[in-house]
Amino acid sequence: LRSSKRQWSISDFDIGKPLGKGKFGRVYLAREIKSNYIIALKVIFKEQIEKYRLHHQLRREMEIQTGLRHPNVLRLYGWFHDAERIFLILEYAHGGELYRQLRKLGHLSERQAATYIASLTQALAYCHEKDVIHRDIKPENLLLDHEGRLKIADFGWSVQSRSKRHTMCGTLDYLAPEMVENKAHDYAVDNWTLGVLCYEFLYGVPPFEAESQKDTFRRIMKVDLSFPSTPDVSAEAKNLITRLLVKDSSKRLSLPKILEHPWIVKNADPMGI
Ligand SMILES: Clc1cnc2c(Nc3ccc(N4CCOCC4)cc3)nc(-c3cccnc3)cn12
Repeated sequence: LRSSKRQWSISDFDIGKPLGKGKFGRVYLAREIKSNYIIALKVIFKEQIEKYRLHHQLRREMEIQTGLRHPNVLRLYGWFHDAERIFLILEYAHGGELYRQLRKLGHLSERQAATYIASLTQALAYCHEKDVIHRDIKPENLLLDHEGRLKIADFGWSVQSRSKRHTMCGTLDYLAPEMVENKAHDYAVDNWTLGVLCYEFLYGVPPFEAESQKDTFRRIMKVDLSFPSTPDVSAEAKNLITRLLVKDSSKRLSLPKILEHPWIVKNADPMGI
């Protein structure tokens, strides 16, 4: 699907089944008719964008996403619009949502968790090089390709799938203390989030989960971190998590240091699968 500047329109595509829906619109499986290329078509309603005054954010996010080329970042090939909708032409992730796999398995093996964390770290290092931060990473924004390779699939318009519980929307679970406190955040928020995800991949629940958002807020601010006795997780994995979930953002393990961490070196599959 050459991402040349040609003008796409809805008549270029056969629309298939809906993959998920969210506040701003839906995602459909689709096929570009001339090339038979399978893509995901994200439909965003203009009146929703206007209502939430998100024009500039959507445009910025789309410009960013189009410029990103990395094996672990979902491609945005292009976009087009009609009177009431904006259409994003996205790479189709055949494996679906990582979230669904995590729920199905309960928790991941140390090898699988380390492989996903290494892929995420490489994708984030690439994004940071391109001055893109805070990719709002949470399991619902992580997809898998046909080989099971992780793809960060968010540009702030994450969608909730029909089948998935909506516990995720509006959750604080993945936000770093400086985010939760609404302070200026920098690149290091993503390092914190990697710690949260690593914990959730290994235990099946996020580290600061609580009954209410208020309690989650308190647990994040206190960095109230504890490791359950089951599943049995290696000391190296706990060491990495502990070195990421640090309140002082300047003291969190850097992305390059994560890739050199013994647990990652020992467990991550170099092919990212
Ligand atoms: Cl963007 C984008 C690119 N590819 C996808 C995709 N792909 C995808 C593939 C396979 C299955 N499976 C459904 C169960 O049986 C196995 C296959 C789901 C989604 N899903 C979403 C999405 C978005 C929101 C909610 N839920 C899914 C967004 N996507």
